[in-house]
Order: sequence, then structure tokens, then C-alpha cells
Amino acid sequence: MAENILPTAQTVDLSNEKIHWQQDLSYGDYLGLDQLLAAQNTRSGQHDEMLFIVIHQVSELWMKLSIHELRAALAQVQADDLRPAFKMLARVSRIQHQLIQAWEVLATMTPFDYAQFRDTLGQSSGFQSYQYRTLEFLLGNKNARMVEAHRQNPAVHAELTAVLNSPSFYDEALRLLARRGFQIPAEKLNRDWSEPYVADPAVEAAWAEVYRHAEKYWDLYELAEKLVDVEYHFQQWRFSHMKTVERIIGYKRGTGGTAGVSYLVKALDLRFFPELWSVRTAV
Ligand code: HEM
Ligand SMILES: N[C@@H](CC(=O)c1ccccc1NC=O)C(=O)O
Repeated sequence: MAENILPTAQTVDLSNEKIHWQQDLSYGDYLGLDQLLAAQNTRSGQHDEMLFIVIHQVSELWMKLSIHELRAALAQVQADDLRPAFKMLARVSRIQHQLIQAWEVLATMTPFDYAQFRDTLGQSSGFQSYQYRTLEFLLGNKNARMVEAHRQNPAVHAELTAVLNSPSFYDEALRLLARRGFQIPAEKLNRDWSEPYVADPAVEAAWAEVYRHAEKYWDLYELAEKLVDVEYHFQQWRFSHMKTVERIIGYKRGTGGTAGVSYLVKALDLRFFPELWSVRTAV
């Protein structure tokens, strides 16, 4: 019956609007729903394992979109075209909001619920999320040791190594400041990008100038604030993860081999854009 009323490969005139229906393309085909909805492979038979898998999958999808936006925004910064980058960075912040809210759903799982299936997870852990590591590297938290977790997967290993060895968003922001005439030390503009970034007073002084004279450097000021938004939300995600982990497994060791909560607490000290934070005390 549907064939009689649904147009196929033809152009339908609906109150002056031309709507093109592509033959053979359905909602489910376009979205790859058969694959997507067949990927919740629970192993334990425990009720809450479905929640656990879905939260991770949703988070990985949002990470995928964040990486897509950040990469495009980075290219715009390299090209000195900041306005499109602002739109993408604003979108990343909204995505981060979704990622943070996901903890509220997961927190409905009690320690007892989780203990019912934790053993079936083996040594797998969020520690092995290569999209998460890509985000950390893209934003500027470089750590070469983190690539080793992906030795078994050559494609992922190569891709992460490439991101590790490329300038991060912050490196590119500093190169932009230098192009605009700010005195950025030469060793910040060309360095071994795989090394963690080390803060520098001259960089803080450059950002201080941008903040003090926002009217002169409006787009740089906006870039600084957009980056602070992204780091602020990233920290909120890390904190909520740490607190959710504490309420679900307490101080047990992690399946990934770390000490657990105390490892996640240490990660809270890491900064992507250190001078954008220290400048707040300085100005
Ligand atoms: C019951 C829920 C969860 C527990 C108990 C938990 C526990 C942990 C622990 C203990 C670690 C440290 C590494 C290890 O030794 O395993 C870790 C790392 C990690 N988890 Fe979770 N986690 C949970 C949910 C999630 C969710 C929903 C995500 C979202 C994708 C996630 C992403 C990560 C990431 C990316 C890391 C690596 C962090 C880093 O290296 O800085 N976790 N998790
Ligand atoms: N590290 C967690 C296990 C865990 O959370 C996990 C296991 C498999 C896939 C994703 C996970 N999520 C985050 O670490 C634990 O120690 O219980």
C-alpha cells in the first residue's frame, strides 16, 4: 500500500517546494541503523549492562563529532579565518554538555548492579578509548605512552601517532598570536609536538595583552574564551567521571590496570591551555 502513496525517484511539487526523493534510500539505510542497533552486545545477561554499553556508545558518538568539529576548527585557525572556527568550538561546548549529562543517567546504576557484570569486562577499560585520547592530543595534552595501549590495532596506532606528532589546537593558537605580532618564544612555534606543552611567562603576557585590550584584538579574545569554555567543560567531564567511578566502585583498582579513582584525580591537574588560566590571576 505504501508504494501507492510514497513517491520514489521523482521530484514532487509540494506548495512550490521541490523535494527530491532518492530511490531505495530509507531512514534506516541512511543512518545505518541496522548496524548501529545491532551493536549492543551484552555479555552478562544482567539488566544494567545495556545501560553501560549504550552510555559508552553514545559518548563515543559525541566524541566522534567533537573530533570532526575540532579538526575543522583547527584548519580554520591555521588559515587565519576564525569566525567559522568559533561556530565549531561553540558546537563542541554544547556536545560536551551532552557528554557531561550522560553521567546523570549512568549514576542510576548502583555498585551492586555494576558488580553483577563487572567481571565480564575483563581488562577492557575506557583507558583504551582512542577517540578520547585523540581529543586529549588534539587539545594539547600530549603523552606518548598513551599510544602504546593501541599496539594491537595498527590503523588506530598510526592515526594516534600522527595526532601526537602534530601541533595541537593550543600550539596553533600560539602560532596565530605570533603571526599577529605577539612575542611568542621561538621554541613554542616549532618544537617536538609530541612533547607536553610547558607554560611560559611570555605567552601569558601575550594573552594578558589580548584580554586587557579586547577591543583591539576582538577575535583573539573570542578565541581565548572559546578555548576556556572547551577546557572548562572537559574538566567537568573528568570530574563527573571520577565522582561517578567513586560512587560505583569506590577505591577498587581499575580494570585497565590503574589505581582507579586516584588515577582519575591526578588527571584533573592536567591543563590544555595553561596560560589562559594563569592569566586570570595575572590581569
Ligand atoms: C561504571 C562506570 C565506569 C567506571 C567504574 C569507570 C572506571 C574507570 C577507571 C577505574 C578508569 C581508570 C583506568 C582503569 O584502570 O581502568 C577509567 C578510565 C577511563 N574511562 Fe571510565 N569508568 C566508567 C564509565 C565510563 C564512561 C561512561 C566513559 C565514557 C566514554 C568512560 C571513559 C573513560 C576514559 C576515556 C578513561 C581514560 C581516562 C584517562 O586516561 O584520563 N568511563 N574509567
Ligand atoms: N575501568 C572500569 C571498567 C570500565 O569502566 C569500562 C570497561 C569496558 C569498557 C568501558 C569502560 N568504561 C570506562 O572506563 C572498571 O574498573 O570497572
